[in-house]
Amino acid sequence: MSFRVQPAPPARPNRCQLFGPGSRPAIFEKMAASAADVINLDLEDSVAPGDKAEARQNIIAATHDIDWGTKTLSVRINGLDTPYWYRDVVEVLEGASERLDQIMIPKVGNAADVYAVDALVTAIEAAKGRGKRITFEVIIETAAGIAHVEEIAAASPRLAAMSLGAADFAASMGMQTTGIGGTQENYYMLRDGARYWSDPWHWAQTAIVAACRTHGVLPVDGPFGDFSDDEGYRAQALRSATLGMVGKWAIHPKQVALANEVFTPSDEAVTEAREILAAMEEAQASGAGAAVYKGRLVDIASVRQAEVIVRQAELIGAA
Ligand SMILES: CC(C)(COP(=O)(O)OP(=O)(O)OC[C@H]1O[C@@H](n2cnc3c(N)ncnc32)[C@H](O)[C@@H]1OP(=O)(O)O)[C@@H](O)C(=O)NCCC(=O)NCCSC(=O)C[C@H](O)C(=O)O
Ligand SMILES: [Mg+2]
Repeated sequence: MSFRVQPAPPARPNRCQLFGPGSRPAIFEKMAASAADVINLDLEDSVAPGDKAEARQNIIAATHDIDWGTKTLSVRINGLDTPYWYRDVVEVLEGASERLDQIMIPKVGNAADVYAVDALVTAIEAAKGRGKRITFEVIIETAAGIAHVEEIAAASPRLAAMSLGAADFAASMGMQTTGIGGTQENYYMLRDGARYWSDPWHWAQTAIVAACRTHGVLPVDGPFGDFSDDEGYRAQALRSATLGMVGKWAIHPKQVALANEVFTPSDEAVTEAREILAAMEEAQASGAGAAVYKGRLVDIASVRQAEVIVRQAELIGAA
């Protein structure tokens, strides 16, 4: 229990984050025309070392030349353990238009990592007279990142979103898998000879959600590598949404519609939420603290649950 009010995360749609390599400018217009809420132009792992310099220039040009509509426009820089990251920040921020919204920092291991990028960004914004304050998005994808997830969530007022990067996370944790998200064949319980698969990403996701909700940051599920497996993607996204995450990455355009479908509350869910709010309003007007809705108990906590769904729907214009 705390007397402090839980801070609200940024009020922006964040159902789908579409990734594309900064070294592949031919797809930028397609990304801009997609239905993703967030665009992540990548300078990190999808860009070969020899292409980093050109990719920075491609991204700078794209902030000037392409109409990104109302999307959040984010650039993923290289990790702080590489020789690339400081030039990513300096060149991109000195050259990009005010259309750039956000910098994504991968492989964050502690609050000091975020502080370091914050210091550099703050200096460049002041030096260049940039009007719009850049927000941050971090990826939790190392053992250190998950061990320090709470201090990372509190590390900077710029922090808007936090994702789980399943591939690097698995590698850092020494997990025996090459899968990126989803069901892992060997992670099952056995009972009476039957296998019941568990979710190896669950605990990291819930740790991220708790840290984010404590500090007013958007919790996001990362990539699902097998883009030919729509049902696998949908199942992973449904689990993430149920746990409190607000969206998921798309590493191929065909995943955008899947993410939007899962992270947009359905008409039925919104109707039910509104009915619960109405039932509770009626109960409270008659002096009762609880009511019965469709045969089940609803009370003041149900009001808070229903408000989450209505707020999500209103934010994306689905209510
Ligand atoms: C995965 C891809 C390399 C596939 O590209 P491609 O071979 O071109 O796919 P298709 O032929 O099926 O493309 C169909 C059409 O869609 C366009 N396209 C392709 N990719 C994109 C995109 N990202 N955005 C928009 N449009 C796209 C093609 O041009 C085709 O168009 P048309 O010819 O007009 O029909 C590619 O999708 C890709 O590069 N994806 C992003 C990869 C990436 O950014 N990876 C980094 C994020 S994941 C990660 O880093 C792991 C994480 O950190 C962790 O640790 O977990
Ligand atoms: Mg990664």
